[in-house]
Amino acid sequence: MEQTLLIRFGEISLKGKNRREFERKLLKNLKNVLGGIASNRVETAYGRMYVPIKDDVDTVIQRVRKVFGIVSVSVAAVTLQDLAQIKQAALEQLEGYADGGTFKVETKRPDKRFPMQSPEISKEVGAHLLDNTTGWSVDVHQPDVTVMVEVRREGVYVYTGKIPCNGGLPVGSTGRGVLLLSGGIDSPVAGWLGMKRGLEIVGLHFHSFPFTSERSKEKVIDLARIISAYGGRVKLHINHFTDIQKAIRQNCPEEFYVTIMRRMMFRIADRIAKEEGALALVTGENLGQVASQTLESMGVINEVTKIPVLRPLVTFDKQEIMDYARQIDTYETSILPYEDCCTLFMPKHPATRPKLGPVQKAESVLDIEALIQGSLEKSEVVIVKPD
Ligand SMILES: Nc1ncnc2c1ncn2[C@@H]1O[C@H](COP(=O)(O)OP(=O)(O)OP(=O)(O)O)[C@@H](O)[C@H]1O
Repeated sequence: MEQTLLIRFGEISLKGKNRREFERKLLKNLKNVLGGIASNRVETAYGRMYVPIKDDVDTVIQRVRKVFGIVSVSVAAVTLQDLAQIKQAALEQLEGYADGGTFKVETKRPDKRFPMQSPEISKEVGAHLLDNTTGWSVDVHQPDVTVMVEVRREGVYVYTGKIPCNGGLPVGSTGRGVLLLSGGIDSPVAGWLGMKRGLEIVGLHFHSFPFTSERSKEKVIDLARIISAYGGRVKLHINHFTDIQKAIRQNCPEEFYVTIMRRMMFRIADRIAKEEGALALVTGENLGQVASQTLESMGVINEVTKIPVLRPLVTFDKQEIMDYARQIDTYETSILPYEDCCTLFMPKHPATRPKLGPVQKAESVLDIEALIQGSLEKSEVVIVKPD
């Protein structure tokens, strides 16, 4: 019997134009994540989406269930609006369970053209199941298995069980943000949380070759690939940050290395945001976690840009962030021991509560514009897609 992956989506509050936009983005993202599976297409009908299943059901489920905007999925048998076919489909569903137990049949009939009413359909199908199986009995209150029958205009769907998904909004439906993506644990999680609320992420990584290795760059590309599975694809800018770090080290007081370095990062992120039409920056910063993440530091660093800076992790405990990282599969990659440009340039005694005036004075010896231009000219862009 023909099978399809039935996709439920949508935040309840979405209506009219917003809903259409939501669906358009979701469809695009689904097509992107299923791109590698040639046999699959995505169909839409009456507020649902379907992916007809050939022989790769597990791969399709694994890919689809990650995509933001989807609430749950079910593997359903598809039949015509014909009671005999519905009964047969329900029987096959129940036979999929090795042992017997209790069941109930629940019917929804959005398509009122079908001549029987929902309770009548459930009763007929239930009787058919009892007559043709052994070891099964009916329990309408707490059944082991609920056989769902949905009579819809586009077909009848018969299934047992829902696989919960990530919910959220489809990536791209709330705009674009530049994610400052280090190789650490936090920023991929911050990016994922931004994507969950519909942000299309443009990644920006600051790379200091040869101080940081090619492998540290590969690690960041891998992280971008992992999070791209939640929404389609991620464009990643790899900024050549070496000369900027050298200039800071040669010309600025050690206590301000980190503050000035971060101000340079934000200036570059601001440029890339404008170039990419992004309306926010996203970082993995977390209040009080390290010296550069005090409120004073954040204020001085933030001063170089007018673009809103989203810090989805600002109030999280480290343990909560690590739990998320494990859940979204970035943890194992994040802990690979390839050095990051920030750790390499970490002074012994960084200023934890910097003041704007002294920092501006300290960085005034730099030719900021030339350094930014130089780093942008040597940068590269990689388009990262899910595996
Ligand atoms: N090399 C880098 N490239 C891009 N962004 C960076 C880089 N280093 C730091 N950032 C940004 O600054 C934030 C704070 O970095 P920091 O190293 O202080 O903290 P962290 O808690 O170790 O963060 P992470 O775990 O994300 O590396 C990061 O979450 C990230 O958004």
